[in-house]
Amino acid sequence: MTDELLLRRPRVFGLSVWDLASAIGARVVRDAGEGPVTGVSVDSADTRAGEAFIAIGGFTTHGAKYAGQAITGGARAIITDVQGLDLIDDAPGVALLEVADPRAVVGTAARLVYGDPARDVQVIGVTGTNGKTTTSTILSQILARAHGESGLFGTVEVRLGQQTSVSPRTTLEASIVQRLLALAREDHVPAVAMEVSSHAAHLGRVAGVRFAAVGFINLQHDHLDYHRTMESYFEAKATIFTPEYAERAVVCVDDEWGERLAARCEIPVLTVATDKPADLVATEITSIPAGTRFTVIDGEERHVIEMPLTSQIMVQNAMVAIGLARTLGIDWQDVTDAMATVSPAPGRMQVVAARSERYPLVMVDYAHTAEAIEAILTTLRELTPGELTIVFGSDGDRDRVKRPDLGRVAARLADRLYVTDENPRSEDPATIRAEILAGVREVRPNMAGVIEGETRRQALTDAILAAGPRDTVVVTGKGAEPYQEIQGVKHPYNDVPVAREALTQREDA
Ligand SMILES: CC(=O)N[C@H]1[C@@H](OP(=O)(O)OP(=O)(O)OC[C@H]2O[C@@H](n3ccc(=O)[nH]c3=O)[C@H](O)[C@@H]2O)O[C@H](CO)[C@@H](O)[C@@H]1O[C@H](C)C(=O)N[C@@H](C)C(=O)N[C@H](CCC(=O)O)C(=O)O
Ligand SMILES: Nc1ncnc2c1ncn2[C@@H]1O[C@H](COP(=O)(O)OP(=O)(O)OP(=O)(O)O)[C@@H](O)[C@H]1O
Repeated sequence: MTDELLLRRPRVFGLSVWDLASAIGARVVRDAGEGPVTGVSVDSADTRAGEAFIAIGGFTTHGAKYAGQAITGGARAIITDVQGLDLIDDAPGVALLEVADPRAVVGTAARLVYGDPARDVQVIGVTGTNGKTTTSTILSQILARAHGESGLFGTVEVRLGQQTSVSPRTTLEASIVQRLLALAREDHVPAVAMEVSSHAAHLGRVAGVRFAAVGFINLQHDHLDYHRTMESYFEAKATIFTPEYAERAVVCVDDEWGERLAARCEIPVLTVATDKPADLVATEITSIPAGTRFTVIDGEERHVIEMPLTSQIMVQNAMVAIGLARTLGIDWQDVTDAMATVSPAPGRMQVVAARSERYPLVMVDYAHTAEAIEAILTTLRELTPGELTIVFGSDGDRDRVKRPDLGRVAARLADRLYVTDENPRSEDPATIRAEILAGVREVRPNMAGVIEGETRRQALTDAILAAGPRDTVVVTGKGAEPYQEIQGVKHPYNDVPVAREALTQREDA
């Protein structure tokens, strides 16, 4: 995968500086240069000839400080606030526009400059604390089955048809979302499944998108460093379940937050659930050798789904994806056919070694909340005749309140615990481990079967070497991430090859 798709530009007519200014309520401080604005960027390094650079006053810096780089790149216009204008010394040949809140106009500006691409491309948004990547990955495969082609904008990848790029984050900036949708239109990709993080909803990264449908999976304890309370976290997610953003909604009512959302939604809602009343209900959930089988009750109809994904939690994700497909009019045959061969999202309940006479079951997973760890350990317990081992840590510079919770839940549900590092970032890794271990100790004061592993590679290797064929080893928290971030440096690292190397060492032993 390269980042070619993220760098590609669509062919558009663009908009005159004056039309753009009038559409976003900007004051034209100075017009200069010629020709229309043919693109929008919020990143000085990614601003090309003819494009408008929107200089945002952000959490760490002001984009206007980097206006020079955008001008060198060929910017046609700079759009910023009063503070930004003060930071720009000289901008020869570039139009200057002033707005009160630059971040708030990015979505609208990009939508207009790129010719409102969501009018021609069906965009389906997926939100929830856990399961966005899995659900949107499943949905994009159902969409491809129904329409021939589909797109996916998510944490792991950005894909349009067969072209893919590594994704820099869960939800891209509004300007890139609109640009990619314009590329989807150009490439005749009819529908795109897109993850919408709460940060994105709050920071306007989906402003300007008109969703054909939006799906809600769940709300669990996470990201309180940013949102502060569960209520405001919920409200951020609820933003897109409104007539302003979406035509219709699919809401999983397995948790109380889903019930609340469904009850207050002002757009048509289809509810989905696991073994409780809803418009679509998943029932008779069974593990089968090839994955999971369940039945969906749709009024008088029953549809048996078999999917090559392991675990009950995947059923919740599958149900939201199926609900979205159905609400968009995709028929049951396409749904069941697509589900039968659906590929998992990388690093989400990914089986690295199936259980055999020689090997334990080894899985790589991306659980990084207490609820997600609880869900996977509960599922894996059912699949484990021997002992259950978890190798885990918690990210630095992110929600630290959850760390003891992770320790408590792992101590309650796993037999052996290797507490190690994820992405310590600027924090001291030993402090993060100590915060997790404090939770572990509350549940298991004697700390039996608890090992503190100073490097993730060694902890995972030790766990796999120590496990017998009846045991299960799951390593959580990094999923498909190709790096480990320590003190600002991203070191190449991925759990899957490390687990495979350890399995080879078992062979050799
Ligand atoms: C809270 C948040 O999301 N912040 C993001 C945001 O910061 P910001 O808007 O305040 O920007 P800033 O860094 O102060 O810079 C101000 C402006 O100057 C621009 N700039 C800056 C430097 C430069 O050389 N040139 C330039 O143009 C920036 O592009 C920006 O527009 O824009 C920055 C530039 O794009 C991001 O790096 C930064 O992501 C931070 C680091 C981040 O980690 N965000 C996470 C929390 C996030 O968004 N996560 C969710 C997923 C959550 C989940 O797991 O569900 C996501 O959607 O990915
Ligand atoms: N429906 C679910 N309920 C609880 N846990 C889940 C669910 N789906 C997935 N998980 C757990 O959460 C992890 C992350 O899943 P996934 O990447 O699909 O979610 P996400 O919402 O995209 O996460 P993030 O926004 O942090 O990238 C999985 O590896 C799994 O452990």
